[in-house]
Amino acid sequence: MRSVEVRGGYKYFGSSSDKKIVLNHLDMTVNTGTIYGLLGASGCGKTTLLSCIVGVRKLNSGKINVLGRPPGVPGSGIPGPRIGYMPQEVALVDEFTIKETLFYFGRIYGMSEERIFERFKLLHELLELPDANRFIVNCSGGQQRRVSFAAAMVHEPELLILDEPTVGLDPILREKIWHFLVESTRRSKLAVIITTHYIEEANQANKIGLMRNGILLAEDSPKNILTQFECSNLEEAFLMLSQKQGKSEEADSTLRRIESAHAPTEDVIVDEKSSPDDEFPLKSPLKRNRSFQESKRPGIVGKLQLTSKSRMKALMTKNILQLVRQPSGIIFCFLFPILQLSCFYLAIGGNPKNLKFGIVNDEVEDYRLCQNDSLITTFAHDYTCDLYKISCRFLHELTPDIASKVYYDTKEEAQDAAKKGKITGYIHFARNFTESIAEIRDDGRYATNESFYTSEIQIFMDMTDQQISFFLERKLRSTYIRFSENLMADCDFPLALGNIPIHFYEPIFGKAEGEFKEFIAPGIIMTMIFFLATLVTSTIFITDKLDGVWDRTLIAGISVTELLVAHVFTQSVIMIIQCLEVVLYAWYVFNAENRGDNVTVIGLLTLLGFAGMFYGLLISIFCESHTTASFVATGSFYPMIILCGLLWPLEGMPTILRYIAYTFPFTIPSLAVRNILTKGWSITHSQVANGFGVVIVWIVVLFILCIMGLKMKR
Ligand SMILES: Nc1ncnc2c1ncn2[C@@H]1O[C@H](COP(=O)(O)OP(=O)(O)OP(=O)(O)O)[C@@H](O)[C@H]1O
Repeated sequence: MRSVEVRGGYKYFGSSSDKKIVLNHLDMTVNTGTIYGLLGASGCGKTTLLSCIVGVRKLNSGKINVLGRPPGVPGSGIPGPRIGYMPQEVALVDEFTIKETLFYFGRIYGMSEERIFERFKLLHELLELPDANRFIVNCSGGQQRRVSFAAAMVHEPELLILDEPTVGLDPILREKIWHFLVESTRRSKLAVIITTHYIEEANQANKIGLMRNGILLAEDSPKNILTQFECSNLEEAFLMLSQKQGKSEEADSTLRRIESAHAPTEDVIVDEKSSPDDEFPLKSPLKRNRSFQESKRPGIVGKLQLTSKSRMKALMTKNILQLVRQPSGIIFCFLFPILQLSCFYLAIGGNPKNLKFGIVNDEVEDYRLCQNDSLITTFAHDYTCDLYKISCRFLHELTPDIASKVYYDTKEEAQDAAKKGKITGYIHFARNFTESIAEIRDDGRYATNESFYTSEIQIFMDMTDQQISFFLERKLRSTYIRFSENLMADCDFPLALGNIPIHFYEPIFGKAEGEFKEFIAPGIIMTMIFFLATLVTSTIFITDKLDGVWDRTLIAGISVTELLVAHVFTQSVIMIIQCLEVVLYAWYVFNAENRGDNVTVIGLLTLLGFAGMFYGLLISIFCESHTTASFVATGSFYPMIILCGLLWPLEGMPTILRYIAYTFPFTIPSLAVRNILTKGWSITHSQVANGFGVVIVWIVVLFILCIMGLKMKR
């Protein structure tokens, strides 16, 4: 009986115009109850062949039959519990203990907890594994490989595929593993495919396949190969065969000739079409082959199982342990938002302090004269309300909380200091400032231009820092209003006489002194939630992909949909906690006002987190490393922040750019949250509903792109 059959296996990487052929019409037969040693130099295509056998890659043409059916046929158990796969890299979760590792795979394979424990004890002893509670990350390379081997064996598969299992193990343990494999295949129907660089250890295999440049040069028992080539050892035989095939370049040209002679015909092309609900091809020339012995294991054959409690338990446990056992994960997910929010509320929106403003007062000989109480508080007035050195009254109103005063004798000195950055600007009072004001007041109709000029409070400012100059401008105006009202009061004039006839009454929404913090807070919180979810998701998935855990989990029978669902569950819990924490923290600690409904705010933030999560997944599908992922995430972060209306009103942007910005995931939603918080609008208001609409559209689009990306990448 045959466990694995490959016929005309043809596989290339790259585009059809620029192919790198890795398997070139390869034939291979692995019998049930035997060990098959797959030997070949590095890069000859062994791992690619194995990945096609386990169903994670598809041949471009040719056919594969594993345990009676093509891998990937729904319900075939491949990928899944019928095979055990130990990849070349360790492919284990660092945050698991040894015991948890075996329980993780056992649960995925649908084993009962008792059975997993029994197998764990047996394999623990057989493979001389270290303490069950030792973390994988703390195991040596050799120990990790043994755990990896145990994980492939835990469920007693029908086919065991081992990609260089003995690398890094001492000779005694290597011998022990081979002995175990020989015994297991002798006593059961277990078939083993093993690749190794230690050619001589393959002597114990029932059959060996010598592979070079994507084809099998020979496939026979070690004894027959030695006899046929009249060699004393396999290494020599392999060398002879390789020389016979020719140098690598020659082999390549030979292969190309073989390739054209074997142009793929329709009956051997593996159907690439797959169901939208499943990651593996539905149609296949071998679809009707039912020779596979129905297994007793649940959810393998005959019945298509979407998921199970134990598989979900395995995945969720993995996700949670990966997060909580990494202090950086906890800090990033839960402390980082608090830290960021604290920085934001403490740093943004406060009045600038310790500013220095220059004073050039030509009305007085010595600036100290202005400190004379009689010039500030008492006002010698009579019926005509005579004014005297009133610049001192203005300077008295200019309190140190606005800016500390630095006195200069001349305008030139003050200008020079401002240019050197010592002061933010200066005020100049002309020598006859008070007299000019009195002249305009008493005889305005006949006042000269010169009088108007010298009656000004002249202000010269460094406008390079807009926030500081806005602040000073606002404060100087309010200082003037106080100054003028006091003056009018002392003269028994109506207070409003000194003011310009424009008055801002109680605002409809917001506060008279509009707080920048309240304007920007929704955008900051939303970008934070979105990008945290993006980074956490892309980091988890890319780490799993790089460590080989992603592929190994898929080979164990988990579908991408299950991986996604488990991640969505875990991430949802994290996001709801994050959103609650952010909203409550802002509310209780910083008294952030919410005139609307908290549930609506948290709902919108959580949905945005979902969008961020799918964005992170999309990044992880297309980026092969953390570096490229962070380039993409950071690269998209800045345009979104700049264009979302957080830094500058959308109304100030060119029309086309504004419409582009409206499509971004947090432009309209930020407006919606701002309107909930400051105006108390509910979801029934169209603007808030639009915010929800935009986020939902983003979630759907990103989800579809992720599914398409996952299918493309197979
Ligand atoms: N995803 C890929 N894209 C492009 N080329 C690939 C990809 N995966 C593998 N290859 C190439 O295919 C060839 C066969 O690789 P494979 O990993 O199957 O070799 P191998 O025989 O297992 O090597 P080793 O013993 O060193 O693991 C190599 O030249 C490799 O660079």
